[in-house]
Amino acid sequence: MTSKQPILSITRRLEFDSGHRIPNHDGQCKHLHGHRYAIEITLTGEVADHPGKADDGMVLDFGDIKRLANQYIVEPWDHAFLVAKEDAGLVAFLGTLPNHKTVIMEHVPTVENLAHAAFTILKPVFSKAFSGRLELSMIRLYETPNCWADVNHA
Ligand SMILES: Nc1nc2c(c(=O)[nH]1)N=C([C@H](O)[C@H](O)COP(=O)(O)OP(=O)(O)OP(=O)(O)O)CN2
Ligand SMILES: [Zn+2]
Repeated sequence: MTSKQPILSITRRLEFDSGHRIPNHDGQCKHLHGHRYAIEITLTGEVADHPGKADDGMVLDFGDIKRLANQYIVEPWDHAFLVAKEDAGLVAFLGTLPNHKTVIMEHVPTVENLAHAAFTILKPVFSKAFSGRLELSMIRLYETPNCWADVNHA
């Protein structure tokens, strides 16, 4: 690619609350509990050179990152219980609760697997919405202030 504009990365952070458990954990995490998760979404692209336009000087308006992340991750996962499909007894129990917000995950909801799921969901969203002129380069997901996982663009 030939460009006079710098390529750089920007990050938007959003937070949400979810319940989960790690069913085979050998400690406290096998119990039903919750976290205030924080997701940091990093996009890499060319800084727009559009004098007089709203996006001049931006890789992408932070508001656009927020809108799409809210639609695809925060709104579906906030105040939901994230349960692994293999956690069959709990899936069945949650199904008995009227109108309960449950998200059945392909894999055990460790922070690693949740970060990977978020990356898999968001990567095509940003790529399609912005015609490939920027890419999702990293998701960092905090499960607690002290524990997080990073997924990087390969
Ligand atoms: N590699 C992983 N290890 C653990 C995960 C995980 O997703 N990936 N998850 C948990 C628990 O669900 C919990 O989120 C972490 O508990 P804990 O280690 O107690 O973390 P804290 O930040 O609350 O610990 P403090 O000691 O209070 O700082 C466990 N392991
Ligand atoms: Zn936990």
